[in-house]
Amino acid sequence: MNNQWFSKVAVWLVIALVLFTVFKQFDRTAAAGGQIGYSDFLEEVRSKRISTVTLQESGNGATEIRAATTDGKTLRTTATYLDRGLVGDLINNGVKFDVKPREEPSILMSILLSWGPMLLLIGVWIYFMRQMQGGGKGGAFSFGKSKARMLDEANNSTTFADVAGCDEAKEEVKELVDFLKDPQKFQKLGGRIPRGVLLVGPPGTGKTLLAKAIAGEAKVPFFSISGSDFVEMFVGVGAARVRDMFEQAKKSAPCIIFVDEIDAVGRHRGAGLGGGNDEREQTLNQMLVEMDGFETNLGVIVMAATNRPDILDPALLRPGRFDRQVYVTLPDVRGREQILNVHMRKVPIGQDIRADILARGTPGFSGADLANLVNEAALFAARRSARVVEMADFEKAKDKIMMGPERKSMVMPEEERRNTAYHEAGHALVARLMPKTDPVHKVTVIPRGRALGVTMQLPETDRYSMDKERMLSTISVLFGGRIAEEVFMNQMTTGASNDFERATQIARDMVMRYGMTDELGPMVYSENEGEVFLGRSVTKTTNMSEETMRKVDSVIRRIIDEQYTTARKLIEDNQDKMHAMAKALLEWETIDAEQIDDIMGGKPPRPPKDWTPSSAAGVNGGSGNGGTPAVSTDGAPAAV
Ligand SMILES: Nc1ncnc2c1ncn2[C@@H]1O[C@H](COP(=O)(O)OP(=O)(O)OP(=O)(O)O)[C@@H](O)[C@H]1O
Ligand SMILES: [Zn+2]
Repeated sequence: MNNQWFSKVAVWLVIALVLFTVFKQFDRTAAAGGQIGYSDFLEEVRSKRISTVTLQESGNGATEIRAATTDGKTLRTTATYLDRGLVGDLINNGVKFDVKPREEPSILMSILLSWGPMLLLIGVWIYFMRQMQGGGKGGAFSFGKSKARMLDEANNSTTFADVAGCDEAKEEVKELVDFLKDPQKFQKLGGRIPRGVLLVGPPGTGKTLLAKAIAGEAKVPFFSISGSDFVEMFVGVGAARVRDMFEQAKKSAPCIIFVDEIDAVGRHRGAGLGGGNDEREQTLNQMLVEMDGFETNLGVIVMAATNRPDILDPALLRPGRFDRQVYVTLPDVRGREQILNVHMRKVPIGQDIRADILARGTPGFSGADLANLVNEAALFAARRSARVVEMADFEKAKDKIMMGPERKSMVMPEEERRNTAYHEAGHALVARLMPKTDPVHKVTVIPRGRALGVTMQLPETDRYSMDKERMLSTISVLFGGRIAEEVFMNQMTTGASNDFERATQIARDMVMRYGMTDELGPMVYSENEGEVFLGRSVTKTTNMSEETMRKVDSVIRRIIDEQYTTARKLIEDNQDKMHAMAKALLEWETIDAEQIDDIMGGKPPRPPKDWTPSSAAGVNGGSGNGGTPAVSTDGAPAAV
């Protein structure tokens, strides 16, 4: 049964029950006036003061008696047993009487009486569920109303100019604007319009923004809802919401319906642990029905966003539904520059700001990350009460976003600080000496996030894949930290556990996923483990023989041993540089690429640019090389 309907009925029944009880009570009190005892009544009969009597059998063999007196009053009484003498008395005294059959309570009444308390409970329960889900505005009656937020054309000022760095995607959706502006004309000219457009891309790349911009450009209303808003406790609520949303949208056509995170409802049916999820499936089915059900010339376009198109139910992607997919990818260098420019327009910016340099320094950043970068930089500027945001603010913001916020207040024992300094120096040195590694951008022993220290490496350009040599070098760099602790501090700490995890994972992937070893050859030994919770890959097993498994293990082991040995040799052969780097870190807390260059060249490192001996509070040596962030190699995660 439909839930919305059900809750309404429940509430009305409860009200009816209460009224009924009150009425009954009232009825009884009203009648109580003429109530007398049975023997008194017999007395009245025998004294001939009664003119008429009605007898009615009630439950338990008793008899209800109503009587009218000769002077026009009414009396009531009850004979608790069947008095065979009564009829004789009535006849002898000339009383007219009438016998009524027992009155059966009506079906409705008996249902009410037996189900009332339960309905009351259900009603109360539904009420509390509503309250808990927030949005109690509409009370118990707005269950199946869609939660879609509508942004009407007057309040939507987003245009394509706000969306930067995804020109291909913009190009692809431009015709939607022409269509929405005048659906009839567009169709007369022979344009074919998709019913549904699926925006696919990583989080924060501007999918929502793009959809909103289409509505803004076409000046049509924009309904947005998140897939997770459909997922409710009660079966049927999600489906009702879908129906309601489409109804609302049809009334405001032409318009755009935007469903964010459609994977929350659109996941492959029958997937998922713990059996089928009726609610989700019903919601999905309803969505399919609605999409099939409306005419394209109505002018409603359904857009949806996901970053997992692979888990969507194929039925959603069939013609007539989301039959067009638009990829919104992470921005490249030029895209990042444009996005930065869009967001920098909103804050006062210093003369020295170069968006192109910042863009080069932020590979892997999404549009949302970049918006956040500008925001954080503005906050840093505000904190120093500056009037404009400067490059140094952006550097700090970048470090904060990439490495986590500094935890300067964390007091580290000197011993641990030294250990961290050598650990990070180990990473940095190996990174500088191994082939095909990303340049070391910055090394710090200021605790950040969970890390006690961080060595940050930045790729020189955007990179889209890894090669074997690069992966081997990365493993060595990861081991550098622990090796330095062993060699110089003569101890092993828990700080390296994350390094080891990552190193092992890379080695395993090389062997099992990328077929990068001669021994095992170009073959994939592992299934994609990513989707365990979605249920699809749970049943898949790796069909590896015992023997193969052992071989895989030994090859992983060999790779790890070789890279460990390589890294250890580098560190042992460059002890002087290790000491110099650790010393610089202990003194300045953060060193940048230029200082590392000095150390690697055997020279004493230059002091940090903004270093004055008095500011020993560990000013973050803002690297002025216009740096470039991204892959930050570990940091020793705090010992747990
Ligand atoms: N291409 C872009 N141009 C300008 N700003 C962008 C861009 N991409 C993202 N942003 C900024 O990031 C914010 C978040 O982006 P948005 O919510 O559109 O991303 P999304 O792809 O929908 O993310 P999610 O998948 O997490 O919902 C936007 O409001 C905007 O400020
Ligand atoms: Zn480390």
